[in-house]
Amino acid sequence: MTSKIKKVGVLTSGGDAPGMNAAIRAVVRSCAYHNLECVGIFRGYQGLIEGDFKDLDARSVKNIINRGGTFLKSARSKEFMTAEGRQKAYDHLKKEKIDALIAIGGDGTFKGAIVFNEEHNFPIIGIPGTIDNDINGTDYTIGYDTALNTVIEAIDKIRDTANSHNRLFLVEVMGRDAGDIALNAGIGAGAEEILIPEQNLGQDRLIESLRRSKLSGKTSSIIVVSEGDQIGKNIFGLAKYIEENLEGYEVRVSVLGHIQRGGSPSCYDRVLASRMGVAAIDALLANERDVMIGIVHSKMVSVSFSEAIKGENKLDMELIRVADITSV
Ligand SMILES: Nc1ncnc2c1ncn2[C@@H]1O[C@H](COP(=O)(O)OP(=O)(O)O)[C@@H](O)[C@H]1O
Ligand SMILES: O=P(O)(O)OC[C@H]1O[C@](O)(COP(=O)(O)O)[C@@H](O)[C@@H]1O
Ligand SMILES: [Mg+2]
Repeated sequence: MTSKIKKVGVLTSGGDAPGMNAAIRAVVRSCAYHNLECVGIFRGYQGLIEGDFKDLDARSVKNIINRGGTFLKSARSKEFMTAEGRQKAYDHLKKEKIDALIAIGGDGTFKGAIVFNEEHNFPIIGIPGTIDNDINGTDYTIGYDTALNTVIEAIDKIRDTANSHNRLFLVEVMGRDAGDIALNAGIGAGAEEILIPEQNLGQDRLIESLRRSKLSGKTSSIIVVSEGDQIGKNIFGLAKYIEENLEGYEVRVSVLGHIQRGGSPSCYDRVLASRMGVAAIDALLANERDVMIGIVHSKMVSVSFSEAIKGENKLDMELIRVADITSV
């Protein structure tokens, strides 16, 4: 099939994620391979509004596959939420003669892409780049695997203190409204309890379970709490509640925060990003529109943006069972 696409813009948007650089690299090199021009857009949709562009060729993306963050920088753009902002973005694309966009980001980025396309009928292909793994239609998002590895490395260290002092640690991990990071890192780090937004167990059941563990001989505990979990008002309130209702444990809180977003991407994320970048340009050249590239059962797939942002709970409930059994 022939395509009218000659010039492609690429941007990274929303929270940065390890592997975004590898995805940009794959997009740029795929453009070079297919003799397409490629333009980097800085600071996501905000750079689109401001016309912050730079031509990229195959050599522009050397030495970045191993680097965290995104060399194109990212942003959460309030202006792009307005029709006026999106009109400015469109005007810059037209002025620069860009025919299509590759948007690397999360659910918000794809929501923005839908609105932009409704208003301006502009071809956009999405690549899921977010540590949260909260996108429908793909088993993995770029950055998630690296974040999981960062979290378990951190919890392994916390375990040393928990064990040496017979303490109970509440460790808060990211994930906005999704429990994927908490559940998988919790199992991987051998957590005693894992609190996720998808399953509110209640404070009393938690205390009961911790009491049982203590009776079974446990002297320290690690509880992984997803930032979106509803059980306590916040993690410090939950710590206070546990101290007041469970005798014999000193409780400490550790909020892992943005260390989860940084660092060199894992091999899995680099390969995933490379595959998705190549698939995105393939999709564009095959005249696919308004889709995100996903991975399902190790195969590349195209998923409509509307499907990708559905926010359906794709958490594997079998994992909750595994967590329960392995923490007995
Ligand atoms: N409903 C929307 N309409 C227009 N733009 C949106 C919308 N939702 C998000 N965006 C744009 O996408 C950007 C990235 O979304 P955000 O939620 O911050 O991160 P992520 O893409 O990682 O989920 C936002 O800063 C905003 O500019
Ligand atoms: O760094 P910020 O802007 O405060 O955002 C924190 C949020 O970003 C994330 O790290 C990534 O979320 P997005 O991929 O949606 O940007 C969330 O886990 C967290 O809730
Ligand atoms: Mg998001």
